[in-house]
Amino acid sequence: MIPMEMFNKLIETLKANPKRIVFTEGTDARILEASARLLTGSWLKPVLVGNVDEVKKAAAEHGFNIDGAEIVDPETYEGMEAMVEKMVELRKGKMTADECRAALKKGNYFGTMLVKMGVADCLLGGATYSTADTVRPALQLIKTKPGNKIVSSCFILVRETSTGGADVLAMGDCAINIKPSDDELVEIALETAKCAKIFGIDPKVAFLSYSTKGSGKGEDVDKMRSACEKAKAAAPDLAMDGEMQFDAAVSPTVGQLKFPGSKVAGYANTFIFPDINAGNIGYKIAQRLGGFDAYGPILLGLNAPINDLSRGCNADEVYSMAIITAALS
Ligand SMILES: CC(C)(COP(=O)(O)OP(=O)(O)OC[C@H]1O[C@@H](n2cnc3c(N)ncnc32)[C@H](O)[C@@H]1OP(=O)(O)O)[C@@H](O)C(=O)NCCC(=O)NCCS
Ligand SMILES: CC(=O)OP(=O)(O)O
Repeated sequence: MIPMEMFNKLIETLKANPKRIVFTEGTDARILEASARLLTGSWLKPVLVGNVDEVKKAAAEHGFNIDGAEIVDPETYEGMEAMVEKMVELRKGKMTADECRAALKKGNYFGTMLVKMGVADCLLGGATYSTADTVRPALQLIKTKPGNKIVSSCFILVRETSTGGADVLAMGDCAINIKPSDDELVEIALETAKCAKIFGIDPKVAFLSYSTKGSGKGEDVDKMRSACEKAKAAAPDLAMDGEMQFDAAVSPTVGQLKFPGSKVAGYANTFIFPDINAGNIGYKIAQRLGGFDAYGPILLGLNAPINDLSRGCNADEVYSMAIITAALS
């Protein structure tokens, strides 16, 4: 669990400024359970995408009370023609009106346009849609924030310690950019560090590799070293080092042996992976074998608060990610 104190702060933010969140998979049991929990408060209103009867039937079957949730069905949505028109404009000749109308029948495109058109404040999807299908509408219609070149992502990993505290780590990019360049890794590192700070981490950023300080050779080693150098030049106040192996990043003894003098080696809490293979496998190992709860992928650099879930998520993660998504908007 995210430390209660941190979580309560996010909820207080929402109490001061209530929001509406779109769930693109309105009939999913985990979405309905999280929605029922949210509806016990009045600071984050679920907007469930789906056929009204089917959503209500699914909620009743699972025993979740979703009274007070809004249910919107793309098939009967009154504002559909205005939405099609806006989407055609946004796609700038890349999709016809018929293609937009067909896409908008699906929860992922429809939900994204509800946010774009200001009907809702934020969106959470991906309980059944793959990451690619959740994120593609946002990349096409929402685009990057001014100043960002790419959308990337990070996970926040939380594990309770034996003394009742919490180990909180950040990992990027485990979900979006398949083979980032060194320049893209700089953006991923700086955005991941920024997100880490929001979750109370004082970031010590390790650029991960199979090599520490030139112990191994290869283009991916060069890429991580170059990314680290460029990131240090772009943000000299941020503690960053690399390239380094994972043991050098987290074990003070190995860190001193392999990377003497580094302030990051041995104490890293923010991990930048060379590509999505390493990142996606890495975060799932921490989650499934390391006892960490994983919150994310939190999208970074996107011009609206839209987030993805892992299809392996549970209702508690949906609830937490909904609050994170809305509070950071
Ligand atoms: C994110 C992803 C779906 C984009 O792939 P895609 O849809 O084939 O991308 P395309 O190259 O066709 O680009 C689609 C649009 O998104 C934009 N885009 C693609 N990647 C982007 C990025 N990282 N940041 C910002 N914009 C991006 C493109 O510019 C393009 O915009 P346009 O249509 O207005 O020109 C793809 O990179 C992917 O599959 N990533 C891995 C997802 C995954 O499987 N994760 C593992 C589980 S979490
Ligand atoms: C983030 C992620 O790995 O998503 P999924 O498990 O849905 O592929």
